[in-house]
This record gives sequence, structure tokens and C-alpha cells, in this order.
Amino acid sequence: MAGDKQAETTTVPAEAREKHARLAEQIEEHRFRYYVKDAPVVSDAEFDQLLRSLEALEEEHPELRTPDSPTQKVSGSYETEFTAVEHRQRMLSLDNTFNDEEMAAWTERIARELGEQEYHFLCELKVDGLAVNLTYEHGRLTRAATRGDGRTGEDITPNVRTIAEIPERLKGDRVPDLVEIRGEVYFPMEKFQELNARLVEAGDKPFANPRNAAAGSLRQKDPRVTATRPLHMVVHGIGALEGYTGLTRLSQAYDLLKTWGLPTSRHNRVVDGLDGVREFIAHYGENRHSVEHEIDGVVVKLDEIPLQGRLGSTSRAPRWAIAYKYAPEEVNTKLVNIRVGVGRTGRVTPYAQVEPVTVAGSEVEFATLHNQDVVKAKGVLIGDTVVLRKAGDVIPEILGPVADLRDGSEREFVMPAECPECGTPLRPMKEGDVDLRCPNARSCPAQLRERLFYLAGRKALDIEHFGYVAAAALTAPLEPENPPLVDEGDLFDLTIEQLLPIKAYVLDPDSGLPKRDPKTGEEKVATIFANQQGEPRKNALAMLENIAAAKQRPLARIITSLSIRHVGPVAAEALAREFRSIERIDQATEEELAVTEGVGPTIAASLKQWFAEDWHREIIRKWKAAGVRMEEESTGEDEGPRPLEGLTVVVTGTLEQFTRDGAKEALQSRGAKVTGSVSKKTSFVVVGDSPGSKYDKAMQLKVPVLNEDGFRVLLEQGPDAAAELALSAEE
Ligand SMILES: NC(=O)c1ccc[n+]([C@@H]2O[C@H](COP(=O)([O-])OP(=O)(O)OC[C@H]3O[C@@H](n4cnc5c(N)ncnc54)[C@H](O)[C@@H]3O)[C@@H](O)[C@H]2O)c1
Ligand SMILES: [Zn+2]
Repeated sequence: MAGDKQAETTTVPAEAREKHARLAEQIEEHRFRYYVKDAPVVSDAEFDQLLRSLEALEEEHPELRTPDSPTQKVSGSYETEFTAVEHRQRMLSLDNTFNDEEMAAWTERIARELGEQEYHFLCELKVDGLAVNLTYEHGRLTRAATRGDGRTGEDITPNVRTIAEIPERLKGDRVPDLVEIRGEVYFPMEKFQELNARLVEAGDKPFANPRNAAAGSLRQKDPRVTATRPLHMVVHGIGALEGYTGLTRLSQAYDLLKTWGLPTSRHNRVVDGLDGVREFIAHYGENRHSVEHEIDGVVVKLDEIPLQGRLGSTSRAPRWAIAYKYAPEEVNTKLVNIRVGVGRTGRVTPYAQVEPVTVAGSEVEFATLHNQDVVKAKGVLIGDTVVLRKAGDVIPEILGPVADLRDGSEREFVMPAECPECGTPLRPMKEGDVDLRCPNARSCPAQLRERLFYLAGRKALDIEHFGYVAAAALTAPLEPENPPLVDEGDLFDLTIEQLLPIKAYVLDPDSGLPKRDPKTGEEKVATIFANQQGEPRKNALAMLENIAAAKQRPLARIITSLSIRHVGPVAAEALAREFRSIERIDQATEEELAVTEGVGPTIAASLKQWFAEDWHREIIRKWKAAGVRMEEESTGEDEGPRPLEGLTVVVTGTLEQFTRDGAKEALQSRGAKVTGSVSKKTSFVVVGDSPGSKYDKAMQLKVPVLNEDGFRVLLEQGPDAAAELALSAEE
């Protein structure tokens, strides 16, 4: 008994106390870098993780939860260059949930506390920007401040006045004597790179991400600088209110704010209960990138204002609202190297190799950098810690460097002057082009490998068992010395005897780099087409069979497979339809080509250039001799262009600009088949509002899903362009 008593009064173990102090200090340091310097050195997710650890520790040892713990405060208060101003009503932070369970627990708590009361949830987007407080007195903007520690913020009135969206005067004749408007100021993602480019050019530090850019832009000593930044605002709350009564629902208050001319959100939705909340969370989880600003989650609030008052707040956050955070799309990682790759058309593009990180559910090791000017504009140095973003299905990209972590060992990237694979001096294709190209189109191993890989791919000849490794092995093997293919010409004459002795690197399809043995670290080399006994592998035989079968692909696919610049599957289809043979395309004049529907002058010029190369003509000659289809019978009927031929499309939900029949007709007139149920054979599912089960089925079967914008792209630009916009569960 005495022992138990003893245990109860025992103070927190020294170890836990030290851990608490260490964490608290780290958190304060990060907050200072984030809120005062606008230059955090860890990602938000890492920061949230630290805060969560501190909370867990305090859960275990409640004595550690003192009022000045970082878990109990709204950010911190710091000396800054700005004048301090008191908020009339405190500005709070929000408690976070990270999964459905936590969200359900919160709604249960609300239900328990409110008992019989009727209530609604107001779902909003959690705008990724910085919080500001606008004070309007008799309809006039008299002050704008940052959140600060929630009681005292920084006076940024002149800066906020430069934001066009924020009214100097509220509209309408019934405005309150005084009102505090809370909202989020954000910097649009698409303008972000422009800003960093300008900063780098002027010798200033670039921002790590758009949120820091918003905060840094707003917290400028000179408001003329702020005025040059494309800042926007979304209103998400009301603080003090005097001389106005009768507001009972927050959703209605927003309607009112809108009539006063304030920038309210068009995404808010009032729902009845947890199911509605879940739907909202799911919807914006899917459509995160069709919103005009970045979001890091959603915020769920009790809509009834009197009930908000009844639930009250803690020192840090209201009890009547909660944030739900989506999986982070930004992580910090190290930029290990910048490499250059050579594409199918010889374009040489730098790309980033980073320390592998998991982001948005997948491991990322490479990120695109487009060209040497982009590298410069982003202001990243090799060796930098960088912010890497992977948004949805988009290719990972580097946002910017964490400049504060530099130690002087970082170095600038220098674009090579020569092709990394064939040594030919690089040059722009045309004067004024930013992109550099390797002009050695025929035998640059990189270009040939990429062309073959494309030729065998789904968009062109669709040759199974002919992937990246085979393409590399056939064009640049380690043995024998002379590769079986020096261009595409001999593709259809390959024999198994040629394949068996080939030794080559086993390549990683993502990077094109040799795979390494995890134990020895050595690059993996293998006989690609033969087994250890020197007999043909099954795949090799299947590949040859499939190559032979590909000779009879439709003419349009044969044209596509030639990798003629600008001639993708859609243009190839148009050419095949109009000319019906390679020979007739060759013989057509540039004018004839240019006036062909779906072709146009750029493609016409490119075709003429292509056919002017002897080695290209030689490919055609060899293919023809090998029995590749070079012409197509006319079907006789004049059908007009059918760019969607062969596609099966399902339309579900309500579209804004099309009736269901209208959508169907638009598809059918372009040659697509429209069906009512989703299967693995469906090419696209077009979804409008409230799509229902077909949408779920599409996700389940990994069929590409298009929203209305994507649908329009499908109609106007064809399946390839639309596929890039498709949402899919693939990952
Ligand atoms: N990387 C770092 O070093 C670092 C340091 C400190 C804070 N942070 C990050 O800063 C963020 C801010 O932290 P926080 O304490 O303000 O908490 P928070 O961002 O999790 O939530 C509170 C804030 O959300 C904002 N908000 C956006 N949309 C809203 C809406 N519709 N309704 C109500 N509020 C809305 C408000 O400004 C509010 O103050 C967090 O994401 C945190 O990870 C990062
Ligand atoms: Zn080259």
C-alpha cells in the first residue's frame, strides 16, 4: 500500500524531463525559423511529428504539460521588426487529426457534449498560407496583423493594403461598427517559380515553398515589395464583432462577408454528420489539385455559432473545430546529384537525384528539372537540402532549396557541353531554343534506346517482352562489340542467334541507370536473352514472335513507331486516314500535308525533314522488305476524323457543360464507343458531380478517370493528352 502511494507522488523521471526539454527547445527553434524568418529547415510533416511526440510525452507524464509548453500555445511570441498589435479576440490554432478514426472520435465527442441539440458541420478547405487578422471599423480597413502568439501579432497593415482582393471598404449599408476578419493569405503555386527565379537573379535567397513565399512576401519592411507579389486571400473566420447581431450560423456569416466584398471560399459545404464529413474529405483528397490554392487538409467546424460558444476553446485551439490533414506532399531531402538524360528526340534534360524519400505513398529518388535554365531559376545547388514535392500523379519536382542549411560544400550544376552517351557536342535545335539536343540522332545510343523503347510501347507497336532492358541490350551491349541494331532498320530481321551472346547491364526502368547488386554494390550484368546454359530464354522467344506480329499493326501505329518529331498517335491517325500509305505521305508536298486535318504546318515541316534523311528512308526500305505494313485499304466511306476510334468510354455523374446525351454524342461522333458499365477494357471513365459506384469501380480496376476538364481535353486533344490529366488509383 505504502509502495503504491510512493509511486503516485514520484516525479517524472529525469530522462523524460530531459527529453521534454529537448523537444520543446527544438520546436521553439523551428517555430522561430518558420514564423519569424519565413525559412523553415524541416518539412511541416516533420514538425508536426515533433509536436506529436511532445504531446505523447505529456500524455504519459501530465505534469510536463505546463502552460508554457509548446503544446499549449499558439506558435510563440518573438521579437520581430514589426510593431506589435493586440488582437481584440484571440486567434487560435487548430487541433489536428490524421486519419478517419481520429476524425470519428472528434465527432463522437461533439455528439456527446451537445446531446439532444441539433447541429451541423461546416466543412472547409485548410488553406496552406499564413493567417491574418483584418480589423474593419465602420466598414473601413484600419488594421491588418499576423497571428503572432494569438494575442499579439505584427502590424502589417500597409502590406496587406497591397492585396487587390482585400477591400479597403466593406460594401453594403449594414456593416458592423467593428469586425475582425480572419483568413489565410497564400501565394499561388504556378507563380512560385517565377518569384524564385527573380530572387536568384537578384542574388537573394529563394523560398523553399509557396507558403514561405506568402509569409515572406507579406512580412516585408517595404510594402512596395509586397505589392509586386501575387498574393491572394481566403476568409475563414470572424473574431470580435460589435454593432451587429443575429448571426447564428457560420455558413450564413460567410454569405454575409461575401456581400461585403470579402474573398470567401467557394468550396465550403454544410453537412449533417460524419458521413458528410468523410465525403468532403474524400472528395478533396481526390481533387486536391483542382483547387486554386494549395491545401494541406480540411477544417471541420460546428456551424451553429451559439454552440461554438458552448464548447469553448483550450489555450491553443477551439473545441468546436478540427483539422484533418492529408498525407504530406512535400518532404525535405538531400539533392545528391544533378544528372542529365538524353531523350528520344535527343533533348538533353537535367534531373535531380535525391536521397530516396517516401512522399505521397511512393518512394522517390529522381525529380525532373526540365532544363539548365530551370535549375538556375530554382536556385538549387548540388548538396542542398531541398523541398521535394510529389503532387498526385504528377512527376516529382523540386520546389526550392533550404538555403539556411548550406555549409559551403554545395556546388553549382554545370550543363555538360557534350552528350553524356555519345560525346557529340550539344546544341539547340533552333536558335533561341532553351533545350539542348544531341544532334547525333541515328546512332546516339541513348536516342536509339529511347526510340526503340517508345516503338515497342503501348502507344506505338505494343510489343510485349520488349522493354527498356531489351532496348538497351540491342543497341549498346557490353558484348558483342557490334550491336545488333545501329538504328531501327534491322528490327524485323533480328534472329535468336544474334540475341543469345548479348551481355548487358540490367537497367532500372525509372532512371535508366544500371541496377546494382545490393550486397557488392556492383552494377548488374547479365546475358539478357539466354539462360545460364546458353539456351534462349522464354521471354526472348516471345519477344521475337511479338516483333514479327507487330509487322501487321495498323498503319497509324507503324507511323507512330518511327518517332518523327511532333507525330504522336493522334497525328499518325490523321495521316493514315488521309494518305493510306507511307509512300503517299512521303510523296505529298509540304502544303498538302499542312492542310490535312489534324496535321498542320509544324508536323508537315517535320515530316519533310524526316523523309529527307537517307538513313530514315533506309529504315522504310528495310521494313518494307521485311513485310511491315506500309499501306492500308481505304474503307471507302468518308467518315471524317475519328480521333477516338478504339476507345471505350463510360460517362457517370452530372457534368456542368454537357447533358448526358450531349457527352455521348460528342464521344461517338469522334469514333469512341460509349458503354454503361466499367470493366477492365474501359479506356476512360468521365465523372461529373456525385459519380457513385462507377467511379469506385474505375478506381478499383485502375481505369483512368477524367473530370470535366479532362473530358474536354479528350475531345479536343485526344486520348494521350487526356491520359496525362487522368486520376487513377495506380501507384
Ligand atoms: N516546418 C516547420 O519548421 C514548421 C514550424 C512551425 C509550424 N509549421 C507548420 O505550420 C503550420 C501552422 O501551424 P499552426 O499552429 O498554425 O496549426 P495548423 O496550421 O495546423 O492550423 C491552424 C491554422 O490553420 C489555418 N487555416 C487554414 N484554413 C483554415 C480554415 N478554413 N479555417 C480555419 N483555419 C484555417 C489558420 O491560419 C489557423 O491558424 C502547420 O502545418 C505546421 O506544420 C512548420
Ligand atoms: Zn548522344
